[in-house]
Amino acid sequence: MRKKIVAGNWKMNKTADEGLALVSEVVNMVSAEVTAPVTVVVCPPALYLTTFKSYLTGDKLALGAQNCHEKAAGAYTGEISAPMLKSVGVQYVILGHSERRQYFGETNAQLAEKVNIALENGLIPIFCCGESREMRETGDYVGFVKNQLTESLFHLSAEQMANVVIAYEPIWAIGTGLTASSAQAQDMHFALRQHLAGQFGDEVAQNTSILYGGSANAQNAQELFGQPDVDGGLIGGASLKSRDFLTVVKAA
Ligand SMILES: O=C[C@H](O)COP(=O)(O)O
Repeated sequence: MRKKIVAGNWKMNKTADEGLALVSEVVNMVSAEVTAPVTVVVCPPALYLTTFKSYLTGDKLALGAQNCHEKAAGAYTGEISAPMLKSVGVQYVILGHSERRQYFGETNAQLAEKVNIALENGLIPIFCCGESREMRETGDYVGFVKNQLTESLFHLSAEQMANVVIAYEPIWAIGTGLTASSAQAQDMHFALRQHLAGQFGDEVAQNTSILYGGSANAQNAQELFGQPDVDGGLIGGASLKSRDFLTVVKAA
């Protein structure tokens, strides 16, 4: 059975004190109140990864980074590599978030390299994909998102793909309060799973966790996560409040 995962992407939020308070609350609440088999991944700003590692222990709680460089080491001022993340106990890494594609010009080809280096270093990529509002309204948005997978993931072996998590995040729903309906999410997740099956076979496709992201919150998570091909969420805003995040986690 594929894994249920709820990952909190804090983005560029929380000072050190605020972050420690939040991660402590999340750990305490998840440990005390979550009995279902769901993995909770906390993805704080990179600065806090080392400190947070000691909080995120046990099989329910994991540590994730928000990005990594495509090279293992070198003269890349300000960047952080996959081996560095691995060396401080990071387990997951978000790759290809639309904000990185938009503000830092990340391309599908570059993301293919990031996926490679993450996998080589034993990190689980949470590979983000999703269409803009314009694409949804006027274009072949399903084809566009499938192509993001094709160009960044289809060079992998089935064995490698078995260690990748996908996050479908329609850009028009991120931070806007406009959530995809559960039917819209299910349709895209189903299409992506079929696409994976065509390349990697049914077994890999059926075992790949496909998360939904985009204004998922305490109110709508249950309906979204109730869809057969939605295996949890990549949560932004609602991951910054422990009680809201817990409600989302429980919905998975
Ligand atoms: O990585 C998380 C997504 O960008 C969703 O963000 P949001 O929940 O604030 O819309």
